[in-house]
Amino acid sequence: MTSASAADLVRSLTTTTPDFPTPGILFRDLSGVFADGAAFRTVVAAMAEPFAGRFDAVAGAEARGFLFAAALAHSAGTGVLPLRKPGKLPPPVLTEEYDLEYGSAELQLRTSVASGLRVLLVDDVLATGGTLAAARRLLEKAGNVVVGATVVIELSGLGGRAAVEGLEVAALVAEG
Ligand SMILES: O=P(O)(O)OC[C@H]1O[C@H](OP(=O)(O)OP(=O)(O)O)[C@H](O)[C@@H]1O
Ligand SMILES: Nc1ncnc2[nH]cnc12
Repeated sequence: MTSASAADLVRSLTTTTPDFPTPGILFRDLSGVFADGAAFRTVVAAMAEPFAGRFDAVAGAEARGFLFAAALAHSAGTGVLPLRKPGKLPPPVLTEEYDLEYGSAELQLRTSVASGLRVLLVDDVLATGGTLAAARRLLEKAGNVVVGATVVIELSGLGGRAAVEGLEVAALVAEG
């Protein structure tokens, strides 16, 4: 018997909830992936695989991105750069504003810890691409090279790849 692929595990362990957090949004929740140790390990390994040997730091956006970014960094033996919502990091920080499917937000990076690195961006969901684009801007402003982005689910219909044009993006599952 062959073991389930990362994509199969994501499809079977992810829930889709209509009209959350606002009307018209089909919300994907990956709590089932996080809760299943074997599935979590398989998914994180599959996220890292396309970029193996090409990054020396991982960055994740608060909050869901932290879970995948920290796990991926730990298994790859790299550090992890937290991109935080405003007011959480002491100065000096860089700040980027962005829009997403259900509102607008800001991310901040502590500049003193990240410079001259080859950084892989990690997140659970790619929707409009606003989050990844802001993350890319932050890391590049701080003097890093962003080598790519790896996500679990891409909502292809929302055109997120266009927001990070020129960046290599890997997704385990693409949905309309
Ligand atoms: O491609 P985009 O349109 O930017 O959307 C994707 C982002 O939206 C979610 O985060 P959210 O801002 O909801 O925060 P959370 O992780 O704290 O739930 C998700 O974890 C991604 O980071
Ligand atoms: N539809 C969606 N489900 C889960 N996370 C999201 N982030 C942005 N859009 C999302």
